[in-house]
Amino acid sequence: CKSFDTSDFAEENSLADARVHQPKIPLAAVDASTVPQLELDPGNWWSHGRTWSEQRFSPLDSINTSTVSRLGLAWQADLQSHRFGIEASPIVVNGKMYVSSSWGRVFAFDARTGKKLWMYDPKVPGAWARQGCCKPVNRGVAVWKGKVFVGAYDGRLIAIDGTTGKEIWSANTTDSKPWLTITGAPRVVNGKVIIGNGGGDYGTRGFFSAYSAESGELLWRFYVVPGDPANGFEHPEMEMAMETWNQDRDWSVGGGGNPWDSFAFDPELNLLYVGTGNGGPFGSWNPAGGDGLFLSSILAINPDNGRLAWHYQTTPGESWDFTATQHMILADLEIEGRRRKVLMQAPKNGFFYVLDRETGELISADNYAYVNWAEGIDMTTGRPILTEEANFENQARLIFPSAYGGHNWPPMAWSPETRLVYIPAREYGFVWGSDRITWFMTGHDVSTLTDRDLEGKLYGQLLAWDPVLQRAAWTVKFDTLTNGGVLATAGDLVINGSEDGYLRFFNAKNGEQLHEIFFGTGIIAPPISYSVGDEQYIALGVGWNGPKAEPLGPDTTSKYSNAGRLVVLKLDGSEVEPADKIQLQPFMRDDKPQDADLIAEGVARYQQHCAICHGVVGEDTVVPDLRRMSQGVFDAFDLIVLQGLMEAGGMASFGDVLDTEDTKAIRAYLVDWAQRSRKGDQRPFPYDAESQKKVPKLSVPGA
Ligand SMILES: O=C(O)c1cc(C(=O)O)c2c(n1)C(=O)C(=O)c1cc(C(=O)O)[nH]c1-2
Ligand SMILES: [Ca+2]
Repeated sequence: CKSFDTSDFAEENSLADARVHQPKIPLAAVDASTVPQLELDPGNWWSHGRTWSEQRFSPLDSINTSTVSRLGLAWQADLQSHRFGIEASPIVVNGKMYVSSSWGRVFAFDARTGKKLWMYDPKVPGAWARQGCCKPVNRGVAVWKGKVFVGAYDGRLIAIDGTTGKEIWSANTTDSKPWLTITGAPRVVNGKVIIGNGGGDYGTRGFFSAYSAESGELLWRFYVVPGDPANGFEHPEMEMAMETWNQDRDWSVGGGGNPWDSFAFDPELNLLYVGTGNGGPFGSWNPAGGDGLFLSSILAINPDNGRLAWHYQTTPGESWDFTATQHMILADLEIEGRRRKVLMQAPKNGFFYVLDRETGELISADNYAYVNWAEGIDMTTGRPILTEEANFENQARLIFPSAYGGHNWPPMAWSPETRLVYIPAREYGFVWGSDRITWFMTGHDVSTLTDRDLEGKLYGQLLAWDPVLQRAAWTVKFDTLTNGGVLATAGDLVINGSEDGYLRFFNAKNGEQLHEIFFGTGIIAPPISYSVGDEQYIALGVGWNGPKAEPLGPDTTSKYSNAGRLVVLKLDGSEVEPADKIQLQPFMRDDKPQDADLIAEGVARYQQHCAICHGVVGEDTVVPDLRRMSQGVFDAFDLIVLQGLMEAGGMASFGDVLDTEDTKAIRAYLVDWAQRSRKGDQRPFPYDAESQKKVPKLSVPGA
């Protein structure tokens, strides 16, 4: 690592001294004037990525490469979430922790003892579970002047009293429009709560908004994509964006762009950075009919008035679910002899971008994952150079990276000491196309579509990326496809959980694995670190957001309970007990052969409406595997599916899109699938050409 000069370290060392003696800031005093002290105090993790720069680096070092093997349990707490994953980053200020779980439930704990201080439930109606792609998860809360802010899944932004846990105000950010949901964590910038939404995959129109932290009043809103030009433009940036859209498109369908996860803030430049989402609806070829600003872009916004300072579009004409909502890290790098204030992102599309965060200038871009949709990035235009293989308009294509991304939302981390970015990445392809049952078929039977060999291009990895040299310093390959968010620490540790239920500790310098702890339950959330007194803690949510549409994958999710919980570790703590083992119910025992046409119809209906939660390939799911239905559930199938009998738990009624003919077909398919599974063929549907031909063409759920 020769790419930075040592004066960086001199500065950082004097910072390290300053850190130790910071006065404690209580939650009530968290505001713009105390943020510098909050960030210097290594005991805090006051904002989503610890600081506004979202580096996810803890300056604490008593848990380090030599002591890590002594880690044990400090305390753990139930987060009341079994069906849906835990994705939140806890916030810790002055020895108190605030963390969210599914639907937007919030818990406050004494960070040393684990004593529960309060719990807030936004009581989102269970039927809302149907209104999003990826289940009612929540990535965390934000704090400001004694309040805790959370985005509930149904679109409400809620301010909670940090002392009592009582609601102070609530703002309906989406007017309860269908298919708009909140999964991301808010950020608070200069007294304004910033919140986005998800829904682009269903063809909503994405936007983000700023609310007064004090009163909940809407201060400004920025639409990511234009609406019907007949209705005028809400703000000047929409007029500019319109030039990149086909004006004759169907404006009743929003174009996506939903900013469902990442923000960062530079207080010196007074710029808020926003990562925007893909073009919608999912699976449509170039829904914008042009570059489609501001799809899959990084936006720099003046938070005082919501006006755009600059933008960089990672994926013009976005068609592959290549969101740029992935985590953005702000840091200073020495590049070609100049100290640059940069923003770094590894969006789904497989390229690692280094931008000048003052101006938006593209400094460098190189692929961190295998990519076949673009040859590279043209450094004069900043645009990707598309390949023939990218175009699935008239023909199905196997495209790398997949819609899950070379890297998805689980956040990466930056260590100012090793000068490396640690990315929870994966190698994976996805079949896109208009003439096939595609979107659930990921990784299955792709050999019939293309001769490209998937072998060797399917794995998850932890990638230590040198952003100056734009190349990997080291990589660790996993047997599994999906690993969780990452934490880097001054103890020279990089910490990363995985879907196989292990939390692993690596040497930040070389990737050597130093230690691992087994939780039984799959991990997707990022760990954080904080201290109370002299004791350093590592905290993380465990809870798998299954199912996985993947051919790989451990059987952890089918063997252990998916009990969503917060786990806190410390040196010389007690032994970590894995989650309880569970017993899988047997496959349905009905032996009657089912009608082939009915099965084919059932395949289409199941994949269209059920698979997204109940599983594409069966076995792997933490939402009930329907091949294993009890007779009671089978008999009540129509009551559940068409009338919402189990709505409270998140199984909404589908009575508006399915009828009794459909449920008959779905049941026939499930019975057939259970029969085949019992005989050892677990594949989601018969792969012979005759059976496949019968399956009706699918459309995107909800669209
Ligand atoms: O287009 C969208 O609006 C949107 C929203 C979300 C979300 O809100 O969770 C995800 C995605 N897209 C998406 O593409 C994706 O891969 C994804 C994964 C997850 C998750 O929580 O695991 N959410 C989302
Ligand atoms: Ca998406």
